[in-house]
Amino acid sequence: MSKGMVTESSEEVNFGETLLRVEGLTKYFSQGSGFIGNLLNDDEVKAVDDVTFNIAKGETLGLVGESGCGKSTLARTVLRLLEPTDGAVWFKDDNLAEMSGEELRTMREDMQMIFQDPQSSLDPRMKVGPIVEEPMKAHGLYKGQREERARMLLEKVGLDPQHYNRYPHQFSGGQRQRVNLARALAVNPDFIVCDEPTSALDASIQAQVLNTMRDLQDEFGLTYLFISHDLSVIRHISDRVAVMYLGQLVELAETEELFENPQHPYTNALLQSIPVPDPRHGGQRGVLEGDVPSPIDPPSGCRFRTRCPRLIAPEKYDLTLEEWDDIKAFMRETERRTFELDGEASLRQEFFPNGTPDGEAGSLVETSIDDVLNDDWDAAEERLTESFAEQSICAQEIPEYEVESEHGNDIHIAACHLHHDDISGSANAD
Ligand SMILES: Nc1ncnc2c1ncn2[C@@H]1O[C@H](COP(=O)(O)OP(=O)(O)OP(=O)(O)O)[C@@H](O)[C@H]1O
Repeated sequence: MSKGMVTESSEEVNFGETLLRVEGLTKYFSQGSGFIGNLLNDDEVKAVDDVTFNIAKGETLGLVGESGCGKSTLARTVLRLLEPTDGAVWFKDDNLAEMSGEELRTMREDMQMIFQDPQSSLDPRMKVGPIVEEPMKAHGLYKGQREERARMLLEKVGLDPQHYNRYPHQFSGGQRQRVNLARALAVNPDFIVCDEPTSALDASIQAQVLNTMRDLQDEFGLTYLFISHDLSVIRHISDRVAVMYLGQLVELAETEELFENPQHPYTNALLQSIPVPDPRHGGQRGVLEGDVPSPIDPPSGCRFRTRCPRLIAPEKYDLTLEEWDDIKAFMRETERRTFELDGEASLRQEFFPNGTPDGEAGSLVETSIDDVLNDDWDAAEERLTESFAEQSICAQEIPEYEVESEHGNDIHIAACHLHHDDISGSANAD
């Protein structure tokens, strides 16, 4: 690829062709409690676990998820700023996971990253012109043309090229992020990972910076992986969206499809928890109940199952949906100790107003009620979890399904067993 021109805009971009393919990417952090701990691998943080997706040339893939779900680790591992534990990252035709030294350095020209905090990523002692020129120097590019190119880029990102000699502190937060954009563009990359680039900015400034990023994308033929915990930002900027939970992708679809036709209970919960400007219009909060489990020991099967309102009933008990809802509520609240015990009658009235189920499921519930009444919450929790939660398909198989899209033509993937053929037609699917 030619890097010779100062004012080059996009090269011929073949939109739709895959630029980046991430296959089974995995990153575990060792907590390192000595030799035995490492040997047993029993305290590794499973920050990213078996993640697969593509990004097409010229596309923006949004990556969204709660804090701590592994977004930044995924981004850094994609760029090989972190060593992957397993998996492959194909950029163009090369597997980054197998590259090293000079080969990797050259490849990095084409892959840049922008971070959340525009302040800390700019050296306060350097003027912004030289800051933008730094990557050109580091990669030995644009010799003799660097200042001209830096001024051109400052202008492209919406700054005054005359400000080449100013220091970062002389700019506002939004302007500093524009300097970062100019620096990321310095070596004419094809791919930019944007890690919460506008999260530290006021809403109005955020929108302006996002619009500039979109304009730059068109002009320079850029491909973005755009990370944010903010769904409205993700919706604004992305062509497709990947939703991440506890180290894994749970849903991936075109933006409109994901927002209008979400197919994973976690995505639904995220969408429902978006604060709405007018509280009279609802905007349920607290739909995401319970804590995120530890990434050291994530739940088997679907990782969201311990918080999922749609946890699927174990097949073996043949429960009605109402019976399963009662058991689920009792199991969850026993586990979280979220109800006050006020005698047997009130417990039954609260959780089983229509009585407990017949058969094996019923006797398991009855014994667990006795345990709670005898103040042995641990025994009740253990029995309910082992007999019900762990027997669900959600605990036993890792889900991955392609579902029908209602909007657009692209593939819609939802990692939820509600899309299993045997379940989608049953009471569980209602
Ligand atoms: N160097 C590290 N060593 C050990 N654990 C780590 C390390 N870096 C991240 N983690 C853990 O990996 C998990 C994923 O963290 P990560 O920062 O990737 O999440 P995130 O979704 O980007 O969160 P945020 O939005 O808050 O930045 C977390 O449990 C975090 O504590």
